[in-house]
Amino acid sequence: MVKIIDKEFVPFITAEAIDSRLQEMGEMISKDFKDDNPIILGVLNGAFMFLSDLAKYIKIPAEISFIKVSSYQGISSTGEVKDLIGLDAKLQGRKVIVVEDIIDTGLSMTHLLKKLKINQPSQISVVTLLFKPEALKHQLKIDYIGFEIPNKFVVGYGLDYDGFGRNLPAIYQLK
Ligand SMILES: O=P(O)(O)OC[C@H]1O[C@H](OP(=O)(O)OP(=O)(O)O)[C@H](O)[C@@H]1O
Ligand SMILES: Nc1nc2[nH]cnc2c(=O)[nH]1
Repeated sequence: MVKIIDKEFVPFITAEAIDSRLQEMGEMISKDFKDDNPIILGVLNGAFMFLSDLAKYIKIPAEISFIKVSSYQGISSTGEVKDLIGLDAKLQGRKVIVVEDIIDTGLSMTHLLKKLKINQPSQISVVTLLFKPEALKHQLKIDYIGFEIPNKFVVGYGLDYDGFGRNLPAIYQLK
């Protein structure tokens, strides 16, 4: 068990299980994009650890860039997405792979996809480590999912509770 601020979390997905799933996802992405030079776009802050580990299993030439949005406060969504760092890569005519740590209500990804499409990429694919199907409120096509999980708040491996817990090497669920 780990305590972060005032809440207790129990082990949920081990570092070993994450690593072996990332290897599979990296192989799938490398195969699907073998003739392309995609731009991999990580969504900060949460995706920093997932993207850095996943990227090592992607064996094709790819650019890596980041964008930053935020919508969560404590353990729930504010219902509003804030753009905190914008896009520096040129997406026009390029294949873009958006990498998220989690898709919960789908609000952040829906907001992001709308923004990215303005830049006229030739294709956008969505990768997420975690997906909560029961929480989804915005219809989305997700191309690669690491783990489908129940609708419970999780931390670790990039995911935070009020800024803390991101450096845990495994994923924990609210007790
Ligand atoms: O599907 P949704 O309900 O929109 O939730 C998913 C979003 O929530 C988290 O970000 P958060 O706002 O916590 O910012 P962070 O990545 O900086 O932790 C996560 O990284 C996603 O971007
Ligand atoms: N840390 C964390 N951030 C989220 N953002 C959306 N859902 C979650 C969650 O379960 N945990």
